[in-house]
Amino acid sequence: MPRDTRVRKSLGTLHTRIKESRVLMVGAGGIGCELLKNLVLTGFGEIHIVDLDTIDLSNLNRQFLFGMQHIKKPKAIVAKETAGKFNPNVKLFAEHANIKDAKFNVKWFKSFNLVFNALDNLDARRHVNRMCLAADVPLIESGTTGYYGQVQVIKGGETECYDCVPKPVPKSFPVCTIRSTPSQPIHCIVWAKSYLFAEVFGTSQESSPELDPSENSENAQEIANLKREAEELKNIREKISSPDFAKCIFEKVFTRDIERLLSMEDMWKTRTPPKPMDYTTVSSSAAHVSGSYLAKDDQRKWNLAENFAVFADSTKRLAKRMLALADGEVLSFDKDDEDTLDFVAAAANLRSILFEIESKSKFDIKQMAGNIIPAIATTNAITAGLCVLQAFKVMRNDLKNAKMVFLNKSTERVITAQNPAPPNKYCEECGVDRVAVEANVEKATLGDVVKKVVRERLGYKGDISITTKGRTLYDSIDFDDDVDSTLKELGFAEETFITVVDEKDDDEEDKEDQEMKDADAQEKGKRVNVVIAISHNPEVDLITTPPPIKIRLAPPKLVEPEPTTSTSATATNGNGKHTIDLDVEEVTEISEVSEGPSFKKRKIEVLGEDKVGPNKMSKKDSSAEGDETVAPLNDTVVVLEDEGVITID
Ligand SMILES: Nc1ncnc2c1ncn2[C@@H]1O[C@H](COP(=O)(O)OP(=O)(O)OP(=O)(O)O)[C@@H](O)[C@H]1O
Ligand SMILES: [Zn+2]
Repeated sequence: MPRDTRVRKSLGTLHTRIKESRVLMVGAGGIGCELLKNLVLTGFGEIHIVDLDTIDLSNLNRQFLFGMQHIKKPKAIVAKETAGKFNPNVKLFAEHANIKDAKFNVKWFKSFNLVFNALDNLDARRHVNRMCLAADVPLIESGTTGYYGQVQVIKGGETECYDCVPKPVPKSFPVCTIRSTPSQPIHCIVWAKSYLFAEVFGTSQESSPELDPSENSENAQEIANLKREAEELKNIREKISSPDFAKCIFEKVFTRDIERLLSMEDMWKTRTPPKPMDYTTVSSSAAHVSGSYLAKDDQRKWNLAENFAVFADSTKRLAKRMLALADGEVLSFDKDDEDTLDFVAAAANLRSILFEIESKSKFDIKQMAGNIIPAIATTNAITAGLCVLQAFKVMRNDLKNAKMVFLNKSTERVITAQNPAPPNKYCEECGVDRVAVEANVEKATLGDVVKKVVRERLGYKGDISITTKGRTLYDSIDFDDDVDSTLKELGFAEETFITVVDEKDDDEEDKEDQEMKDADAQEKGKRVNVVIAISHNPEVDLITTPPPIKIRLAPPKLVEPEPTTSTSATATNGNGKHTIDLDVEEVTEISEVSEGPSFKKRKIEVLGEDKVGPNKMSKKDSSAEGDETVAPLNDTVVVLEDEGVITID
């Protein structure tokens, strides 16, 4: 019996289409390994894998295509080798590279029937979203965080894109909470990592995204004091080679700074005042405790003497490393760097003890300081399965039945789904029109682009501006300095995107516009932005012209941002390692995730759960809105046939 008999029986004619398809999977990590296995076993004909990373020991608990022998080897290559053995009929290609590399251009993206994102950071996700929109290729975006997962089908012009809903900004804490009035373990952990560690061993905390230094009349005085304290700490750093280095730090931050805080009596009227520590007392209580031995005992909460011993020992280890560094080099906190983690864990706990806040085990502090939500293999596996079920709908051209699927932590209904939302008219990525041209960037000038493409071909007559990556290249009103520069001189590479902005003020219909109205129906209002993809082609004389397009009119100016159906506070630093203080029970949506996507603020209902966040809908309401509150497989009839073959209709 051929190996694909069962899949063929299950998928019917879709099987042939899948066999002939060429798909791309970006990211071969937690979701990627599961997804690749599914794609290979389903029989997708040609699968390209791109991943920039190498395999780490910590990946092995869930990235099952990799073993101990693969550590330090490229993920994409090993994933291809391992998964290739599952089905010899599938052609696999792997690239150990960043998906943002210029070689992965729009033309290359266009060569795929479908793209899967299995990434862990906002930046790469946004990039792939942009490229798929430009290439007009459907994208299946996915991600997980802990028990939560999400799969989103994206098709330019038909569904919301990844950027249609703004992503949450990183969570930050007011500097005074961290430095003067902590009340939770996370406040002490952020203090130890972003303030104490950074001042003593790293780069000053002023740039830390976790601290919000905004001043107001109440905290201005305190902020000035805090700046002075930080300055003193910098001076202590000078004593790094002294045997008393740990003592100097200790007496400064756990004795003198606390005494100063206590002297601000108003601060403690409604709060429990902290208790300054005495170095001699604490150090003698720790005389027989081995800090280096204890540091391995990471599951248990250490007592005062134990925390002190780890603090003193890790300070010694870090000081030694600092002294070995070249001039100007500093250390940075890394959850996987034991010395930095020991220092942060012990210092955070010492501070917690003096503020009478619960202390935490080193293991817990590692999760919190590293902003980690543990990745769960089964969540990845389920999410990867959902990706493939949605891919079937895309491959069948049945987008209207595609679903946005959510995996929740619920004992009643683990999987919920809803129809994909339509594109957001104001989205800067998909609310634009697009054209592509080829240019010889060494010869064509910006003026050629303006004249030949924008004015003559696209028909812009009024005021316009042209930008690229947030930089203004041209403005017909007041910036035409670069019109004679070649595109190469302006930094254009193999493929560069520029955006033409119609600068017509949509409140004001001036006379000139009125005249143009008659001349050209397209000039009736302000146009949407037009993104022009310019690819370098040395064989082109100057620049090609795109086929004629009718540019859409821009929607009316947005007065107020559309209300979002926000749920609980989440935090992301935009690079995938994020989220502190996540109130999991409250979350119906997730922001940035460990394996996964940047989840969006969206209203969903989990059947049978009382609490689904502030915007809970009744079952009736939700169906009235067209959202489905059913498991995603409800529209997928699963029939168990004889021989155990599953038919998916
Ligand atoms: N720009 C990019 N180009 C290609 N691959 C990328 C890019 N950004 C991220 N990736 C890959 O996406 C994958 C995401 O997988 P995952 O979330 O499991 O992260 P991880 O790094 O394997 O795990 P962890 O960070 O939890 O140790 C990683 O293998 C990572 O290398
Ligand atoms: Zn969009």
